[in-house]
Amino acid sequence: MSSNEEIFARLKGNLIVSCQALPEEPLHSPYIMGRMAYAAMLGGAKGIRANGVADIQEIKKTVDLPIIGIIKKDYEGSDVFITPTMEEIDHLYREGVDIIALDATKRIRPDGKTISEIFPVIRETYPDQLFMADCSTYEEAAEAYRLGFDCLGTTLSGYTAYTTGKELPDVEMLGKIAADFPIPAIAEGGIWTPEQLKTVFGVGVHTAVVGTAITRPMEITKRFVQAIE
Ligand SMILES: CC(=O)N[C@H](C=O)[C@@H](O)[C@H](O)[C@H](O)COP(=O)(O)O
Repeated sequence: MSSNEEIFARLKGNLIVSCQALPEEPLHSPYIMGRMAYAAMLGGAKGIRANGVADIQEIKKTVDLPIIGIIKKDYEGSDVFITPTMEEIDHLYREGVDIIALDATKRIRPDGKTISEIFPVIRETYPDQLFMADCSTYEEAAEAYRLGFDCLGTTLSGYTAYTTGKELPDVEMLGKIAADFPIPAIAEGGIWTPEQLKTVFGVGVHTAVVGTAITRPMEITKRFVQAIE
């Protein structure tokens, strides 16, 4: 097995926990994300998704699990914010992460290009790196497969202007991408309960990412408070 195959073998049928806190969030701190990831590992997670080189470096100190790395960055004039340009990909590659995830929606990127224009350049620059396509629709996943991404995620379903209001997790999209493409389908976005996690595995996904429901206590608190308001 090549080491890339090994990474997907380790993730198969298992849970990935996303440990992220943006600067405006209360838990923003590499130390805290390192502890979150360590707790997730002790709890049985088999992969971590993390944002930014500082968090990833801290997580690597105590956690020996495959890492999906992203860099979230806002640029004026584009809605694309998950690993939007080559600059963020270069940083993640230099740091060394098992899988680099990036926005693979049809939206125009900060450099004025589409994913279909830039992915061939990314692939040529980093032929052996695994890339995850963060998609919002089935059509985007189909295009990402054609472009040569290594795995397909539903991360941005519900988060693009043309998918807002979609019920999450997007089980329908997951079932279709798991059935139609011979590369791993990754459920990500809006999984709040163990039952929902079982449902997405039931439609054939390779692995699933849970973030907020495990690692964003402010959002978890809000759900409890809303229940009694
Ligand atoms: C849309 C967007 O920015 N998603 C981000 C992608 O990395 C994260 O903020 C999410 O927490 C992650 O996708 C996991 O999803 P959920 O937190 O719903 O389990």
